[in-house]
Amino acid sequence: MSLKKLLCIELGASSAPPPPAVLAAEWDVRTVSSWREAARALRTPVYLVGVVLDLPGPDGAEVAARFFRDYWHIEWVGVLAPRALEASACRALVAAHLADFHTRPVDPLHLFHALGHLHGLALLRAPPASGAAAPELAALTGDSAAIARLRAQIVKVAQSDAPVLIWGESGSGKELTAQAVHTQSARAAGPFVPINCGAIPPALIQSELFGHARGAFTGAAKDKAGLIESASGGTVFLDEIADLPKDLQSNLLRFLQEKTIYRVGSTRSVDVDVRVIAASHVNLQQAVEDGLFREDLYYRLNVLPIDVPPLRERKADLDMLAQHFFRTFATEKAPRLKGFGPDALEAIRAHHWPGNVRELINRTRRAMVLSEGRLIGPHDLGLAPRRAPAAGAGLDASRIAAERAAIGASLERAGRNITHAARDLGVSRMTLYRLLAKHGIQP
Ligand SMILES: Nc1ncnc2c1ncn2[C@@H]1O[C@H](COP(=O)(O)OP(=O)(O)OP(=O)(O)O)[C@@H](O)[C@H]1O
Repeated sequence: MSLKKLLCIELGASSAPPPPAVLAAEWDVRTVSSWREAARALRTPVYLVGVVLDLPGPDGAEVAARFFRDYWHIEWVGVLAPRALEASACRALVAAHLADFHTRPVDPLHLFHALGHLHGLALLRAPPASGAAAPELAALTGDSAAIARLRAQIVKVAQSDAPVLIWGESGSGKELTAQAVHTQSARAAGPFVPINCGAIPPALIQSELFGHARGAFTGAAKDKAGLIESASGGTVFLDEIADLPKDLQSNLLRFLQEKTIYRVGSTRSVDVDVRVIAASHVNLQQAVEDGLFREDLYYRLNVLPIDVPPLRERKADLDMLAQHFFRTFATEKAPRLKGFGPDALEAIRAHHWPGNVRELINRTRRAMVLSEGRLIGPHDLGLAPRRAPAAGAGLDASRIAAERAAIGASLERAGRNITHAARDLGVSRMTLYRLLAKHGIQP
């Protein structure tokens, strides 16, 4: 059996004392004597759990807090002198950054179990080893069959220079897909210019896309290249193509056929070497049938179609995506927040995700800011099952029901460990016992 790695920080230690025998049986312990040495050790991503023997006093508290913030993904356990918690600096560090603490004299077996438990939890959260995707495609997080198919399509489509039409629901990753096609293609060194056709006012869209000549209209003081020209040598991504007004659809068709553009107010054609990738969340074929989209343009664009599946059709990716966004926005979170609780992950899997990946990003960021525990719960994500208050229930009754639900959820998250649940709820153990009695909940 390979030993688990444990980093032990003993500030100011002159030599590393041998680890207690009970730890040595399962742990490979490395002892360091300064924050700097600890940071150096943590450059190798082998540690999930660390022990800090005594926390610094008020003078060193800020450096310690910065260290813990930088290495928030490690589960830290403190071993403290009996009266250490009387100092407010020490209390603040423990409350904000430690997963657990033990006061001397430490029961080695107790410490051994606590470290094993935290290591197990950290393993559950450790990012799965990434697959063999090329770095550009790795931006598309996920290992479901659907995302593997999408990556394969991207690689194929990137080898050609023909127009691409991406279909997918809003927020499903169309732009990310277009970007991956660009970075995988021979045009990767050129610009990638995304244009949201629905976001440019109709009066401006022609000059924005095609540019204008000096004097073309009031305020056109000099010649100006349009967005399509600015993508020369690269790729232009026309998002929400269905929103392009019909007269501009004709101009775009001409550009696709002739590879030249005319700036507004100019009769001189300009050759432009740009690959076009268009995307839509509405069914363009339907738009053609409804007379809203030019049929000839549809066929010009739809040479290489790519469908980006909605998130609900690749639920196998949800955990990985959620963990990915948790790491991406880690600087915005409270230091003691370590990840998602099992009930939060369950709620994520149960949700329908009408807003797709963008909705998952928004819910995760919101939860990271709002969560007051060590683990995100379903209510932080706005995914707690909504129970309508009984008819006629007053504010007090609703408040009591909410309190009861929060206690129940915390106990579940903490594996019914009172100390952890109390910390999760931000109350003392005594207060939690009082609340349990009040609500008739068995600890
Ligand atoms: N598989 C993925 N892995 C990581 N991030 C993703 C993935 N899919 C989408 N995203 C992220 O989700 C957000 C929405 O994606 P994107 O903008 O590509 O969607 P879209 O389909 O173009 O949306 P819209 O139709 O609203 O323009 C972006 O921040 C993007 O980086």
